[in-house]
Amino acid sequence: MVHHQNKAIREGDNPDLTAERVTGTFDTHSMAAQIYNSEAHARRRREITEIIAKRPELHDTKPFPFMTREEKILESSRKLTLITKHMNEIIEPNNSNEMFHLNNEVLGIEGHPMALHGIMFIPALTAQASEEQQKKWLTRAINREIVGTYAQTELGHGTNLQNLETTATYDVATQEFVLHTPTITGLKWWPGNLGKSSNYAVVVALMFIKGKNYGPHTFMVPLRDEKTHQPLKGITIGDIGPKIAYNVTDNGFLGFDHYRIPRTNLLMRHTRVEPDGTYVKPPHAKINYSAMVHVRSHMITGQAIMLSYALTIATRYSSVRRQGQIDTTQPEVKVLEYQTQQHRLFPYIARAYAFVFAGAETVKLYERVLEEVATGNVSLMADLHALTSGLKSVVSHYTAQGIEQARMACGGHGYSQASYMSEIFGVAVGGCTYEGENMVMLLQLARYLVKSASLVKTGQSSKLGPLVAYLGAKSDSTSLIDRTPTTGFAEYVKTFQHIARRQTLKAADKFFGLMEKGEKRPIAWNKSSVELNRASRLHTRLYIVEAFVRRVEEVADPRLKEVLTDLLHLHVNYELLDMSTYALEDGFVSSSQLDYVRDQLYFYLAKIRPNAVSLVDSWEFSDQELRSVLGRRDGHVYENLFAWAKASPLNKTDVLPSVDKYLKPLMESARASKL
Ligand SMILES: CCCCCCCCCCC/C=C/C(=O)SCCNC(=O)CCNC(=O)[C@H](O)C(C)(C)COP(=O)(O)OP(=O)(O)OC[C@H]1O[C@@H](n2cnc3c(N)ncnc32)[C@H](O)[C@@H]1OP(=O)(O)O
Ligand SMILES: Cc1cc2nc3c(=O)[nH]c(=O)nc-3n(C[C@H](O)[C@H](O)[C@H](O)COP(=O)(O)OP(=O)(O)OC[C@H]3O[C@@H](n4cnc5c(N)ncnc54)[C@H](O)[C@@H]3O)c2cc1C
Repeated sequence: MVHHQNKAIREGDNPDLTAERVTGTFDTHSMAAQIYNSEAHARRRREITEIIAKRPELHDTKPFPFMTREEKILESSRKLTLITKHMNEIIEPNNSNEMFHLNNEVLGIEGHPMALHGIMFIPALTAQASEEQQKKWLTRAINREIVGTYAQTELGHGTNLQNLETTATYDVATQEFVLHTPTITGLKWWPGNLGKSSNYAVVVALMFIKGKNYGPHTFMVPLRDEKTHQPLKGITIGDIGPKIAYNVTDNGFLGFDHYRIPRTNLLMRHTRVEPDGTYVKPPHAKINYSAMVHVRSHMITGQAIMLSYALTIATRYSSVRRQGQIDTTQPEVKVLEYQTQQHRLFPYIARAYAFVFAGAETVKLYERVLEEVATGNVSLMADLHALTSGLKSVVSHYTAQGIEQARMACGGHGYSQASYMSEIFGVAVGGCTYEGENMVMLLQLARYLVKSASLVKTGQSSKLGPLVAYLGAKSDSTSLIDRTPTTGFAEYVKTFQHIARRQTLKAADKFFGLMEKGEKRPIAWNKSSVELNRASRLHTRLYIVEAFVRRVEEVADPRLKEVLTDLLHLHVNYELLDMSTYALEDGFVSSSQLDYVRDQLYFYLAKIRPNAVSLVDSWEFSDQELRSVLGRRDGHVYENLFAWAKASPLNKTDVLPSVDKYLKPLMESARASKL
């Protein structure tokens, strides 16, 4: 038996796909260890996949696209119950990475009745509840004795938290908070699993004590009777209806009618209200935004995974789809041979790797900040907020674009739900909106950049933090790309730094200039905001390139290093071409240098071509996790598309009731009128 570098090869696979795998130059298990940050975790993912493969009760009973929303929720609840019962046989206790993988395999990306419980409810209690409160609620939440969500957004306000309408008014006499929804627009609207599943929520409400508004605070709120699951008195609650995707999750609405909770249900790790109504403020005004920062930090990896789902599907399919000829004397080619197809897919493969490496760094910083904040040190909160605000926006934007490119790369079959592309797109694109609409979050980063630009302009560059230190550095007069005998990544990084620095300083100049001309600060900010957001994007894209460079430098295995270096080359050349306007406008890069960049791009498309399938196989998604007929590991697409279509509910009978009821009489009357 031959041992191939690509571990996805099996006998009986589509030979076109096997041929791709045979050309792979690196070990896909070793690459998986890079993607998932450790050999141990990559191995555990495979073990978990194998365990699930052997347990048919954990498999989908039919393809998701053939189920109604109600059926999907029922099926998801069935599997959720099973994995809860057998969790310790499948994953290590309390291992969130393993849990994430288990969920993706068994439950999938459309959500499940306890999605927000893990994503936000437990993180909110972990970071914001006092030890006493954690004893009361966190253990029960972890044991799944209660189901919770995070209820912040309202019908009328999601972005502007200061203007939420839900109030929590302290009643000193009874030592209770009175939660109230004064208007329709004050209804909580959107929280995941609020509609039908949760019996508790961490609710964000404006806190009033003795007539004074203390702004948004977080409260632990019982919503439903723990035994009957009926809404408690004073609570109006339900599902908000079907969405573009993510429909297994029951996003909900919630209203309070003078609903009373004890004072001790205010989450009091960092903030306190004494029985007499005295307010003890937290060490940082935004410390209670931690559940949002938790999701923003982790969603970078989640988005990279969804982008990679789409790229795995499209790249495998492009290796078995033959259409047209390049050399007319030769047979039809795999569509992956077309340069346009490679240009559509490979730069996004590079981006997916770049995003997952940046995501790993972000989670590390998040965990550090979480530990520091627990000891009262809030010094890194602003840096984390700036970084995650930029990354969630840039990564979710390009992820959605990449998935759509991957769908189109699959031609007509990409439009069928058999590809699963529409669901992947629908779930991923939600990330552009949830956890802060992308424009809004880019503007949050811009505040940080403008402050940094001020330091540069006032000669205080030494005070710049490591994420923005480049803003204080001097640029070369022109880029050295193609001007040094061995152009390397350093020349590209310096070019990206120059572009981001110039845009940041220019946008800040515009903002300060408008204020000097007499505009009020918020007006000047609004008039500069497109330019400011451009700076935020360029800064974030620079960070992503640097994270990619850092990772490639760390890799020891020469085969992995070579292919990752190829991907990095592709990435930097593609990114630079994509932002070439910025590079050209002050002459930092010349058009002849861009010709070099273009040539490099085409060179690396061709160089990556033999490794394309191995690069997507390295993510090691099982067929169960991908849920795509086009993306099957074995490449047997056509016979399975036919089987899938035959299994469609519409094909259960030859003649539909709608035909009997309407079409037949219609045709009959048309025929009769002709007589
Ligand atoms: C593989 C499969 C995976 C599938 C996965 C699918 C999962 C789907 C799950 C979806 C879950 C979604 C949940 C949600 O969406 S929850 C709701 C999220 N809502 C938001 O994000 C709202 C966005 N708005 C905000 O965050 C704030 O309003 C905003 C930050 C925009 C402003 O806040 P605020 O009005 O309070 O701010 P101020 O103007 O008073 O002050 C701004 C200053 O505050 C600093 N700041 C803000 N936030 C933080 C923070 N978290 N940490 C540190 N500092 C912060 C900010 O930098 C400003 O500082 P300066 O004044 O110094 O500039
Ligand atoms: C799939 C999904 C899951 C969700 N889950 C939850 C959940 O579990 N819990 C929860 O509480 N919420 C949840 N949400 C709500 C989500 O967090 C909000 O929808 C999001 O924060 C955006 O707020 P908004 O809807 O008020 O948008 P808006 O603020 O109304 O945005 C509309 C437009 O106005 C622009 N805009 C708004 N303010 C500004 C500004 N200051 N400057 C410039 N432009 C601005 C935006 O850029 C956007 O273009 C979820 C949403 C989705 C889609």
